Parts: sequence; structure tokens; C-alpha cells
Amino acid sequence: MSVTVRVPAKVNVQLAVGGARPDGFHDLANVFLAVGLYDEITVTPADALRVTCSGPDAAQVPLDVTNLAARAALALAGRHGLEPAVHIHIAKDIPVAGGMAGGSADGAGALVACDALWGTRTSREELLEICAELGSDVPFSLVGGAALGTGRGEKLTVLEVGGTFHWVFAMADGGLSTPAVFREFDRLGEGARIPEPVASRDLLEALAKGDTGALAAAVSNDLEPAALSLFPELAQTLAAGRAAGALTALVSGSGPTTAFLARDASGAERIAEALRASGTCKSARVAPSPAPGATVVHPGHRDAAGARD
Ligand SMILES: C[C@@](CO)(OP(=O)(O)O)[C@H](O)COP(=O)(O)OP(=O)(O)OC[C@H]1O[C@@H](n2ccc(N)nc2=O)[C@H](O)[C@@H]1O
Ligand SMILES: Nc1ncnc2c1ncn2[C@@H]1O[C@H](COP(=O)(O)OP(=O)(O)O)[C@@H](O)[C@H]1O
Repeated sequence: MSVTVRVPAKVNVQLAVGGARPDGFHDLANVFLAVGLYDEITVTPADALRVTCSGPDAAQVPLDVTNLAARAALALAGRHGLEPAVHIHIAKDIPVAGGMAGGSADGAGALVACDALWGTRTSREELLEICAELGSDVPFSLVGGAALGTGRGEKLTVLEVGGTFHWVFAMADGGLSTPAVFREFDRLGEGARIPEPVASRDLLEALAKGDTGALAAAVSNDLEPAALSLFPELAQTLAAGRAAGALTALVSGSGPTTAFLARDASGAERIAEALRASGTCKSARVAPSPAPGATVVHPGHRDAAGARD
């Protein structure tokens, strides 16, 4: 028997970045919004831990113990004194190394799936603690919806969202390494005073009201200059989306995926079509937001004792 969990990608509608901390991380005011592009993680009992991956970007996904899904299974098994004897399959639809938290989604998904498969009944609090150990973005992948992440992004406050926002994502030819983008942020800001990161009131209000125009006016990403410095071609993609009628255009997190906010679903389709025709990106996809966090979609068979076989 197996368990399948569906986990969304994210866009950062605000990413305010503070100065580098002594531990190498940066304090953030990170406003996450989960979007309707999903990876599906299926776990099945096996002789030993094994990871497989399918999807257009599968070749770029590590299948060893550095894979965040494998690390999640090892962490949960370790806490319960279990053997991590499980086959993890990742059906990957979230772009890899694109600033959309695909690896984090797989970590959160594998954690929830293994917890269900092994009947370990881990509390939400402990799941979030394991997520934070796996990576700064992983707790949000578990929670979904919208949330403000402080600290290095792992301390979450759930946010209210009063409507649906329609996005277009342009996938770039190539990836960007998150640590490299933060290093470039530090280099570009050398000598300057970096203010404390604070969430924008206008942005939180726009989310709560479901006001697309106000959200478009309030989005910001402090990592964008660093991503553009390392991947200058993204400026053309941003310009092509704006010219096609996007209310706003920004780099998603550390990039290189770019995100465009449309007035409605049909506007999003038109912008996606224009981006594909522009030749400035590899592909373009539409996705609504918010989207739910890690959700079991195929629970497998639970026997009377509560364990899954
Ligand atoms: C930038 C963001 C925005 O949501 O995501 P992506 O756009 O890459 O998906 C996140 O902060 C990425 O989170 P995540 O990808 O989980 O990063 P981690 O594994 O925790 O850290 C990877 C590396 O990124 C840098 N890092 C990450 C988070 C943070 N607050 N400060 C940092 O300086 C550090 O160099 C760290 O070693
Ligand atoms: N399950 C996974 N899926 C994708 N990448 C993974 C995974 N586990 C580890 N990685 C590593 O994490 C890096 C960042 O990938 P990803 O999480 O997709 O992007 P981002 O951090 O930009 O959101 C990849 O280059 C890859 O080496």
C-alpha cells in the first residue's frame, strides 16, 4: 500500500532581506503565497530507502540522501527509531532550482506521507520543527495558503487571503543557486546600511481584501537585483510580461522563475501566451493562488491497528 501527498509551489509576494547573520543566514520578512502548481510524493514500503523522480525536470533532481524528501524520511524514522525502508517517488511539476520551493515541497510532502504510512501520528508542532531543520522554506510548504515567515523564514504566522489571485510563471532556461543569490545580495549591499526587514502593511491588507490591484502595487523582492545581476536575461522576460498586460512582474524568490500578476484568469492565459511567443523564457504556466498546503490525496489502506500496509 502507498500514500500520496500533493504539495504546492510558492511565490514570495514580499521578500524583505536583512543583513547577513553570524550563522550565514539572513533575517527575512518573507510573505509566502502558495500557488496551484504541485509536486506529488508517493511513499511505498520497500527493502531500503530509494528515491525516484518523474517529470520534465527529473534529470536535475538528486536521488541520493541529499534529496529533501529522503532527508525528511530519515529525520522522521530517526525520531521514532524506525528503519526508513521506503520507496519515495516524486512526480515533479514544480520547476527545479526556480525559486518556487520545489525541493521544500518534496521534503514537506515526504514527511506527511511517511507519517501517514508508518502511523507515527506526529503532532503538527513536531512536523513543523522537523520541516524547519530541513530548510527555511519547508515549514511553509507544509502549511500552504499564505503566511509571513520571519527569522530565516521558518517562523510562520498564517495570513488571511480574501480572494483568488491569478498568476503566470515564466520558467527560465537554467537555474539559480539560492546561496549564490544571497551572496550576490551581500556583495551588492556592501558598505550600505541594510534596514531590518518588515512586512508591508499595504501588502498584508491587499491579501486580506483579495485586492489584485493593491497587491500588484505592494509586491517587492529584495533579492531581485541580485538575481538579475547573476541572470541578466530575466530583465527581458519581465519586460515582455509587463508589455503583455501584467499588473506587476517580479522574480520569484531567488529566481530565475519570473512571476506576473494578472487581473483575472483569462488575462493570465493571454499573458502566458504572449510570454511563450516572446522567446524570452523556456515555458510559461498559469496558476491560481492561494493553494492548500501538503495534503494526502491517496491514503492507502489503514488496517484496524492503525498502521498502513
Ligand atoms: C530565497 C527563498 C525565499 O523563500 O527561497 P527560494 O526562492 O530559493 O525558493 C528562501 O529564503 C530560501 O529558503 P531555502 O531554499 O529553504 O533555503 P535553506 O535551505 O534554508 O538555505 C540555503 C542557503 O540559502 C541562504 N539563506 C537561506 C535563507 C535565509 N533566510 N537566509 C539565507 O542566507 C543561506 O546561504 C543558506 O545556506
Ligand atoms: N526533491 C528535490 N527536488 C528538487 N531539488 C532538490 C530536491 N532535493 C534537493 N534538491 C536540490 O535543491 C536545489 C534547489 O532546488 P529547488 O528546491 O527546486 O529550488 P529553489 O530552492 O530555487 O526553490 C536543486 O538544485 C537540487 O540540487
